[in-house]
Amino acid sequence: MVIDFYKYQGTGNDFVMIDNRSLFFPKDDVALIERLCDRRFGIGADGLILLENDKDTDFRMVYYNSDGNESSMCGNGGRCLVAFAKQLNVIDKTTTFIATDGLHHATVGANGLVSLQMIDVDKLTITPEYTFLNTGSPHHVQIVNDLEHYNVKEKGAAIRYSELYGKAGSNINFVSQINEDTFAVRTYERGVEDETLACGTGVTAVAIAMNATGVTSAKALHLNVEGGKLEVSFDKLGSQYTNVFLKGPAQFVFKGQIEI
Ligand SMILES: N[C@@H](CCC[C@H](N)C(=O)O)C(=O)O
Repeated sequence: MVIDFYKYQGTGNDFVMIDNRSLFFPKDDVALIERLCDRRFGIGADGLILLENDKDTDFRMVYYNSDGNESSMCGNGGRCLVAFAKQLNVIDKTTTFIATDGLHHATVGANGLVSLQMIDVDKLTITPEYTFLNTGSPHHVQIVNDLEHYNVKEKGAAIRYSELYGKAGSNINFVSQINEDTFAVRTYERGVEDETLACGTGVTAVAIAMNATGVTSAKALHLNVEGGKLEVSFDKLGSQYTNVFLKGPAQFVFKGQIEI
């Protein structure tokens, strides 16, 4: 069978997008999804996303990591899927869609930037060395020295596979402060098992963790990632973070057909 696919990227976090409103895609074929995401034997991507119909919202997001397994929320993937839904004329400039972690509202700006509302956060584990929180996906956040030369793959894998996170694992974010409201972030992603150029749920976790631990009092933060720049803003009420928004570019790269 030959299928149509679309390739998108958001700050270098890249995805294969498939319009699965007719439910033709073999969703349980882990090896197929892994092959489609393979950068040598397939199209190449950090993940694959299906756009499906949903009876209560504009569409449903189904997300797979590049290892072929369905996973939790992907912030950059969600932003790219909104741009894809607009390209398919499923939506115009605003949308509400459903993902594994619940409802998401999003807006496509005139500049092409996509702003995506993320889940509220009220549970953080704060230790002297790191902060752990779930922003739709699990994230370990740790400030390090010399981020530029940090071995993210090696150090990230060591924490991801440590006793701390057990079988489920976690995504691992290494952070360095640039000024009061700007941070540089490099992320090791679970399910890709490598550093990616950006992670949306990751920078969201970093922004909240930096505020919660008093590193910054800013509620609108700039996050510089390897593939570009993202913004995260939120309201804080006691220990609860609400109206959490992740904003940044979401760009169509190319489309094509592939035999599966
Ligand atoms: N790149 C993503 C995160 C994708 C999910 C993650 N790899 C996991 O399995 O937890 C993002 O932009 O949020």
